[in-house]
Amino acid sequence: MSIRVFIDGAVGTTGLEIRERLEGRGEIELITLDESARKDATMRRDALNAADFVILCLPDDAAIDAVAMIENDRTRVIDASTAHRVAEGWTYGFAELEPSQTAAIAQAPRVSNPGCYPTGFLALVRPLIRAGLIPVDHPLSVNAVSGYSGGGKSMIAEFEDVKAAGHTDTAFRAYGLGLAHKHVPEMQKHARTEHPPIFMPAVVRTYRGMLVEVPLALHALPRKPSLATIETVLGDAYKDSPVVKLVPAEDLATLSVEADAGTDRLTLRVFGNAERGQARLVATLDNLGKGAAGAAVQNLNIMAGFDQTAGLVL
Ligand SMILES: NC(=O)C1=CN([C@@H]2O[C@H](COP(=O)(O)OP(=O)(O)OC[C@H]3O[C@@H](n4cnc5c(N)ncnc54)[C@H](OP(=O)(O)O)[C@@H]3O)[C@@H](O)[C@H]2O)C=CC1
Ligand SMILES: CC(=O)N[C@@H](CCC(=O)OP(=O)(O)O)C(=O)O
Repeated sequence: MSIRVFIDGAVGTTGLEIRERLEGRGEIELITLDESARKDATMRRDALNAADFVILCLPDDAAIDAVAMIENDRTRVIDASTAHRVAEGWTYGFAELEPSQTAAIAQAPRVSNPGCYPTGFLALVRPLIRAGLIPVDHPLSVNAVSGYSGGGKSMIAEFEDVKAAGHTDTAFRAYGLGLAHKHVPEMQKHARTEHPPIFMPAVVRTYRGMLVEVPLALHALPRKPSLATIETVLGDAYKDSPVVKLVPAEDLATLSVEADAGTDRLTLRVFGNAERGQARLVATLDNLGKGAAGAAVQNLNIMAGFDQTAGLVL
């Protein structure tokens, strides 16, 4: 059985990556609009309604408009933007997040693709919260660095084009300093915590890749879990996943932001100091892989009933 897929925003940073992963798959027929038509409302409306599956790779406002243009009950949507990640009526497209999530995605008419940073954060903390090791009212914090493609075409230009508005030579730029980053509501909702985490993002001078970490004072948690317990719970949560892996942290003295760049993997490690009762949970992924395009393709596979890893780089 073949499905018709329209990527709205197909020449943007995320759209191009999704196209690369779908091209050449016999079970998928891509609906494409040429350069003169790709922003034409009538042509987009026709394409949106002709498709079985639409993947929105647009700014938030344009994604909301695109959903409103769909006038039939058949077209199913995966939205890569931030617009619908905490919205009613949308299924959160993080297959590994809960035991029932893959089944929910498989049936869903509207799926919101997770944000890149929440993907790392949620993968690290949600199983520990579910197991009762981190209480729902615990004050969590999350540090993260991203490659600059995380900011799409305009940030790529800032880092690469000396003539671009806002051009920068910096190697590392902290941001989100007002603690109101757009990903925080999504992190809180899907971690199911009472308080938003303190989120400290930064962008670095590498094109793609992401390192997200959550520090935990284990001695301050009510059940005082050991590092080994944390590792066991995370390992169990993802033991059957072809995409999310817990790997041993021992003997690794350094870890780079590019560790999973160019792949659709999400790798978790539990570093720490057992004597001090301190843990440093670290997730590496590609902001354009499991952080965007890889997750969208995985969701499409699940929704269409294909092997969930088809087209992924693992
Ligand atoms: N980059 C990343 O790592 C991630 C991005 N995302 C999300 O994915 C979405 C796309 O991001 P990204 O690919 O980085 O952004 P880009 O800016 O690289 O691409 C966005 C694309 O959408 C096109 N576009 C804008 N408005 C319209 C419109 N009204 N109709 C049709 N096309 C339009 C743009 O056209 P033009 O080329 O003319 O500007 C551009 O090609 C965003 O919501 C982003 O937040 C999610 C996870 C990770
Ligand atoms: C480096 C950088 O600027 N990153 C972006 C997030 C990228 C991303 O993936 O955001 P969405 O998933 O919500 O689209 C930012 O912090 O706004």
